[in-house]
Amino acid sequence: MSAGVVVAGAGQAGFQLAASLREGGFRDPITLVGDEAALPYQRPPLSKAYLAGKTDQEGLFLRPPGFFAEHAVAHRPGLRAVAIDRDARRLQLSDGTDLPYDHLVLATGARNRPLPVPGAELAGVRQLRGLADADALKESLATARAIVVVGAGFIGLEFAAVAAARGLPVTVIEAAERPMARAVSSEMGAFFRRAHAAMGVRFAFGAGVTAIVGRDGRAAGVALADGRELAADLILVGIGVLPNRELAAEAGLPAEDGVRVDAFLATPDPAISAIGDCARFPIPFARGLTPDGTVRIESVQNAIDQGRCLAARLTGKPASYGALPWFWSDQGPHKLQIAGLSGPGDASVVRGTGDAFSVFRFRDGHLSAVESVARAGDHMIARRLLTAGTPLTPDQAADPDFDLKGLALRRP
Ligand SMILES: NC(=O)c1ccc[n+]([C@@H]2O[C@H](COP(=O)([O-])OP(=O)(O)OC[C@H]3O[C@@H](n4cnc5c(N)ncnc54)[C@H](O)[C@@H]3O)[C@@H](O)[C@H]2O)c1
Repeated sequence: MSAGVVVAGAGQAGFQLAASLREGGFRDPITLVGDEAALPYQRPPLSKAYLAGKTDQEGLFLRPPGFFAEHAVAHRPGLRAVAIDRDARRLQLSDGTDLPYDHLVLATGARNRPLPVPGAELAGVRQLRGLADADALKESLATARAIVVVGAGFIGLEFAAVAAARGLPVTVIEAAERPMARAVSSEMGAFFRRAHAAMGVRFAFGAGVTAIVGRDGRAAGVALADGRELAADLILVGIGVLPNRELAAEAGLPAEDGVRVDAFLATPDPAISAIGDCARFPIPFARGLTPDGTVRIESVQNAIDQGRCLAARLTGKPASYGALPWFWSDQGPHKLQIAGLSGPGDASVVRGTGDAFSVFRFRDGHLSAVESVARAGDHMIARRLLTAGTPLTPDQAADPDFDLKGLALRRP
């Protein structure tokens, strides 16, 4: 009997691959190995609706429990993949057993970057990635009196908005000079800085944390490099993630900053592929962004589209991966939508004003990304323009009378 497909990692990407394989008529066994206890679930609500108590655990599940038996997907929760025997095509698991595979999919995701300062292990210091983290954070939030958030990225700002909405004092410490510097323009960063200030959030930019100060075994404050100490009984650290690349690297696969795959999401071992947050892959949208045109993308869209793309290859319909990257973030009353991939050097053109505007980004004269707030129409237009590669000049983007929609709907 065929050993089928074994998926290491039961997050959004791993789950999507399994679901899409069955949709594509794949008949061999599928085993989904995940180190978390819960059924595969959505992560985006963890820092938003789930934390705010607006949805429960069941509301997060990607499919109801019956799905797995019905579609003959063996979900093995609470197990880690610990080593790959590539010669024997077997995946070793944390309970001492192993699984044979015809094809192994690495969908191992990423983990939070730890804050490398004394006191980071104290009670009251939290991170947020999985359901267990969210439950612990929710519990801390219920009794918190003063909050410090380290990192003004997506996690930090989404959490700061939820905490501020409860009337709690929140200060965000950020190493860079502006929020979300990795992901958005300085114009969009400035908008969100003002928006959070209006919600009552305080900021310290260009700031370094030197220690978490403890009292009676619990976090009581944060010491900054400039000598200040901020009192806090809840400290959320959201300083980015590290790809879970070790399983691949220890098996001799290239995996410096993410598991290296080609345009078909294949590693150099034809029996092993990688998808989702852990994968580093080439994509035309990254041209001019990174030296070799490869990226790792930490987003739901990427996890889903890569799961689908690989499932198509494994069911006999190979295609290179080229889905347009897009993202969103809910921060208080504001929804940020991003289409495309921009870098810090990309030029910016603002369209719209006040609380409803988009920033069109250009790299080497070509549209690279569009960031929108309260301009859902711009976002959808941007997706079409970027997907089709329709030329747009910075002057056209800047002209409020220019018919962007007409351009996007025009047939090539
Ligand atoms: N809406 C969304 O798309 C969304 C929401 C939540 C989380 N996520 C994902 O979750 C992951 C984690 O999010 P994140 O917010 O931790 O990462 P991030 O990369 O978005 O932001 C990390 C921030 O921390 C800052 N930083 C790094 N080291 C620091 C230090 N020592 N002191 C102070 N600041 C420091 C960085 O400059 C950056 O602004 C990412 O993959 C993110 O894309 C996405």
